[in-house]
Amino acid sequence: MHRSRRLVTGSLGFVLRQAVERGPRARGFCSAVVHEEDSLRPPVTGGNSQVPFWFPYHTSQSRGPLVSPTNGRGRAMALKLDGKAISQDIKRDLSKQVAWMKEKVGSVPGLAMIRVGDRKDSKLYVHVKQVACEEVGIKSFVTDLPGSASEKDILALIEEFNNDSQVHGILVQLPLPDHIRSNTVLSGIDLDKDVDGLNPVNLERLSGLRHSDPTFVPCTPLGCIELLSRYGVNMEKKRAVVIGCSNVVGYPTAVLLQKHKASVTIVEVDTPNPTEATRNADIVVSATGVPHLVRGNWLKPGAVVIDVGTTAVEDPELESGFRVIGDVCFEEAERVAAAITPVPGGVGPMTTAMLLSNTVKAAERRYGLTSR
Ligand SMILES: NC(=O)C1=CN([C@@H]2O[C@H](COP(=O)(O)OP(=O)(O)OC[C@H]3O[C@@H](n4cnc5c(N)ncnc54)[C@H](OP(=O)(O)O)[C@@H]3O)[C@@H](O)[C@H]2O)C=CC1
Ligand SMILES: Nc1nc(=O)c2c([nH]1)NC[C@@H]1CN(c3ccc(C(=O)N[C@@H](CCC(=O)O)C(=O)O)cc3)C=[N+]21
Repeated sequence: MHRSRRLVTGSLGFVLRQAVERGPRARGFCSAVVHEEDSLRPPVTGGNSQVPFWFPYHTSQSRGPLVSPTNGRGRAMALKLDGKAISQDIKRDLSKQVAWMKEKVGSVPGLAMIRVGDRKDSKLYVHVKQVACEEVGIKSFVTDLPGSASEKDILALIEEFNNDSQVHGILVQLPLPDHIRSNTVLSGIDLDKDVDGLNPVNLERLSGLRHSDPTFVPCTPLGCIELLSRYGVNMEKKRAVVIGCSNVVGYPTAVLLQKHKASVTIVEVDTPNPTEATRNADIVVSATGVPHLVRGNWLKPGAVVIDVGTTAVEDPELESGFRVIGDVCFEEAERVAAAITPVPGGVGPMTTAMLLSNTVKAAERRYGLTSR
């Protein structure tokens, strides 16, 4: 993916805005989430998908337009973008969709998750996903491999899931131990089951390096866009800055923002004078894992701030043994921004909701229940 990254960031670190033709919005029906009035209506089958892959699932359920990045002064206190509440709404819709599928084809979506080694945070995140699967009626299959597992071992397990008709989605929890090449492992996932969107072929498709759309878009970037859309944040002609450019989060988020016609700048570790970019941005997405990197004075008054960062720090008071801290200094930022995601309770739950949503979509495709 390094090639595509350079291609996108370009010499000035700008993502060039391409002329993206907007397709018609999904209204009334969407593959991943059933609206109230659609709950028992059979999904549209066959035909060409008219909805581009970068569109959020249910703009008709927007909580907005509540938020608009402004050039003026921010509110006294920023609005908290409540990813947790929105993820609950999405899960409620997904469970209806799953129930409908069960009635129609006698099967429910299945998600296989592979964990290698015994990182505490991975354990927690996989557990969170397992619980969420249960909530909506998705069957989950979790396999723990020892930290000493080889690439071959992991690939063999992936192949088993690729061939398992009960499994519609496969996720390999990252990071993997140092001796494992993530891309080699992720390449083994059947594209039709790549609900995490991290198979390098899907990332290349996302960046436009192949002549087809990705089968799935990575969950965290999708969750960020869904959150912005739900709050009625119009991205078109807005200046967006994405801090951090990993394959998993930063880079695909920049691509999606660009698809939504934002003018995107990527800030990386050695970008000179990052605040020059952030202070002019209407939308700031931070995904670095550097706690409290983004200070209040990095932001333009009225900006919308999406904090993806979740750094685990030990906290013996909590059952899990740690708590998570974001990239943004919330107390400062909330005095400047128009809206901001909290950590926890912002992007994290949206990531999980998008994983469930992609898994339902994978199963729907498998049974011919959707055109998306
Ligand atoms: N809430 C959620 O759902 C999710 C949260 N996360 C969290 O998001 C954060 C990022 O995750 P991920 O992308 O996987 O992490 P990576 O470590 O893979 O990538 C971090 C990126 O940030 C860049 N970076 C590091 N320091 C700085 C800096 N000071 N200024 C600008 N850029 C910097 C890195 O650049 P370089 O490569 O040059 O070092 C790299 O591009 C983590 O805290 C992770 O836990 C991740 C996934 C989901
Ligand atoms: N293949 C793969 N796909 C991923 O999507 C992936 C991954 N590997 N490895 C790790 C990162 C991290 N990640 C998070 C998901 C949910 C929360 C989340 O729900 N956080 C809660 C807090 C959780 C808690 O502390 O209880 C919140 O922010 O509110 C956080 C982080 C997904 N990732």
